Amino acid sequence: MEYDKLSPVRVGVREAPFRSFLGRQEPSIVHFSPEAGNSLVVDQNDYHFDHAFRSTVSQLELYGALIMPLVGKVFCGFECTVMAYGQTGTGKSYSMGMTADNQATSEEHLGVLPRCLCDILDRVAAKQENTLERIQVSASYIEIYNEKAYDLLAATPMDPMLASRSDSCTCLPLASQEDLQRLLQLGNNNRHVRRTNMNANSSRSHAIVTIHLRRQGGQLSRMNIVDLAGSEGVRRTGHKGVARQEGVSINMGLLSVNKVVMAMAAGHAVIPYRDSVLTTVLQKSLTSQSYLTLLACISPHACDLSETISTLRFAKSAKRLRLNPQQLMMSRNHQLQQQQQRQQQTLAARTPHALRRPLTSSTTVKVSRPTQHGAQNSYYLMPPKNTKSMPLMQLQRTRSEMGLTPKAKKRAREELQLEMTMDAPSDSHHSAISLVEKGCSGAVSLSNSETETTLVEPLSGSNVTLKQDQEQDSNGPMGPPQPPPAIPLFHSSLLSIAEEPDSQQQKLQQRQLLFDNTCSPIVLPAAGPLEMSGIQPLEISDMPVLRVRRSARLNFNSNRQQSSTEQQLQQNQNGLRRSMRLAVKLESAAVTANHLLATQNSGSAGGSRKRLNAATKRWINKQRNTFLNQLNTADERELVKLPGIGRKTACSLVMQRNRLGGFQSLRQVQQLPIWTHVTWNSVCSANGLDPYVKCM
Ligand SMILES: Nc1ncnc2c1ncn2[C@@H]1O[C@H](COP(=O)(O)OP(=O)(O)OP(=O)(O)O)[C@@H](O)[C@H]1O
Repeated sequence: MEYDKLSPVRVGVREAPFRSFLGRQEPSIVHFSPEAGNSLVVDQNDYHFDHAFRSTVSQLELYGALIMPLVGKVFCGFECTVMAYGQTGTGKSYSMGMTADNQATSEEHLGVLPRCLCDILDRVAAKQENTLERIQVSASYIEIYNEKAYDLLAATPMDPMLASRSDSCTCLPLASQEDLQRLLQLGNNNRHVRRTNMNANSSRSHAIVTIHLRRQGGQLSRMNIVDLAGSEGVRRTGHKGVARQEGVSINMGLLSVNKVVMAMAAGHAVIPYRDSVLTTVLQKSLTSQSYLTLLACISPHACDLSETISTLRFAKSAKRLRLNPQQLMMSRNHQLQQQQQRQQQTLAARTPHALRRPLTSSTTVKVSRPTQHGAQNSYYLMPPKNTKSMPLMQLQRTRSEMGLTPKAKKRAREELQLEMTMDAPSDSHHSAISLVEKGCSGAVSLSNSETETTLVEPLSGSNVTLKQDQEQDSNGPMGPPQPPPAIPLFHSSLLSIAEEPDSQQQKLQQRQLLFDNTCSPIVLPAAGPLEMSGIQPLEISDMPVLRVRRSARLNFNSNRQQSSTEQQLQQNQNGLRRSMRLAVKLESAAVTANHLLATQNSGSAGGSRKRLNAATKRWINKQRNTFLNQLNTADERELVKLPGIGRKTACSLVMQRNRLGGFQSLRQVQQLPIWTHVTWNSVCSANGLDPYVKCM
């Protein structure tokens, strides 16, 4: 049989053997067609089903012909149901293998349930051997008795449960036939069974054993083995009281199953699942999305003719059912595909454009090499080989703006522009060397060891020295600095990521050129141990002009092996705050230096540190006072004429001035909500003020 073309609804009829206790041998009322193995005649009516089994059929033959194909469908993820329907005592429980007694457990009499489990476990083992997929097999056992559902494996099996919650009943793992026998024994002990005139061991309830197959991804498929209680005539069973009520409930349940099947077969829009507890529980099995196999058990006795005809009619109506579980699977797969597509689209929409490009196609992530002392720097994006057409600034901007808000982007662009303008003298390397070669006194030198930036001023007459890596030291103190190996992934002033020492050093060297190399406002303390190399540690107390600020603070690694000289330097620099935007401040200092140069054209630079310092302070204060006066007195038009102040800022300044009754200090001006960090810096720079000097 081709399992792929398996009909979703399959019906088989099984004739029960003569009941010996009736004590008489009579011809069977069921006549099987000798030509076709699937047709039978009862009371001169022909019935055609998928299979018609004589009373002599073995359990194995029945299983192989009717049930085994379903196991394959369970493995494909479908909901499958095998249902035994018929008169009481016709061998429903026997066929389904719901009993756990010795006779039933012998190989020959094994019913559908144990054979099914055996097949399933074999397939699971084979699958797990071939693939890494894990499949959990477990089973639940419930009964519907007197219109109430009971979980037979629960700790309190006598407590009824909600029929709609039958999915959440107790499940026990199954790994072998022994597990199943234990499960059936446990469940049958709690199941309602009674001796009747028709059956010594008659089930008084409908029972459902469900084998659950749970895959690794959470996908669940189930095989339901349903042993319905037998239909019975109240008069024939001779029941009274509770037993009579049981019979009424059983018949009600069977009638509701009948109505559901009829409604489905007739294609009704509304299916009366809620008519009984039994159909409520079986709702998932009796939908168009599951495979259903019905075994109709009939009696050969003439005295049971009406029940036999009733059973055959039910089987016939079940045969008319049109189920389409494949369609459900297709629609499930379609839904899954759509969901995946939606997720991908959402992800793509959320991903910034720059990230959507495949990284390897244009860029390479590289971990920068460790420094001499083992300190690791940040990650860099190596520029792509074919990016010559892309301006450097644009590349930097694209990368640095990823994930920024529009406002932050604008600010970043302003900063970048400012920085790029300052970086303009690209020939800094040669300029720096020429500066060193000149031996300019008073020039600002920068040490760039271990990503630290130190501002030093050589003593008068001493050479300016760039402290380099050991590698560079081998070329002598004035060895050429290496070009930066890569473009920083993020803009240094936006994100706190340390720059590679060489790159940082080069930048600082470029900015150094902005200074007047003959005079500096920076005064250093007495010569320290590094004087010999021209490097001077900077102390905060001796740095009146520059209050260095830096977003990325770099801590020295205490575990590093350092020479005593370096340790001394580290101590002196401890607590020092540095800024990547040093040039902004240095520019201001350069203006100051220019001014002082004009006023101090006589006298040695080295011998007048204190006077120079005081003069610098005086000059700065004068500048600030002048600027503050202008802010306090000028009207809007005049304010616009000041460098760095536009119409909006001027208007805001006037409004704030009126509100406050005048500005008391530049700090008060700085704290106005009209400035961003960048705009305040640019205004200060444009007016020759240092934005970081303590305001008056
Ligand atoms: N094909 C068969 N071969 C051998 N024994 C059978 C067969 N069918 C039924 N029997 C025997 O008949 C008896 C009644 O069968 P079973 O309990 O399965 O009937 P039932 O339809 O489940 O009845 P009820 O609906 O009252 O529970 C059992 O002892 C069973 O072993």
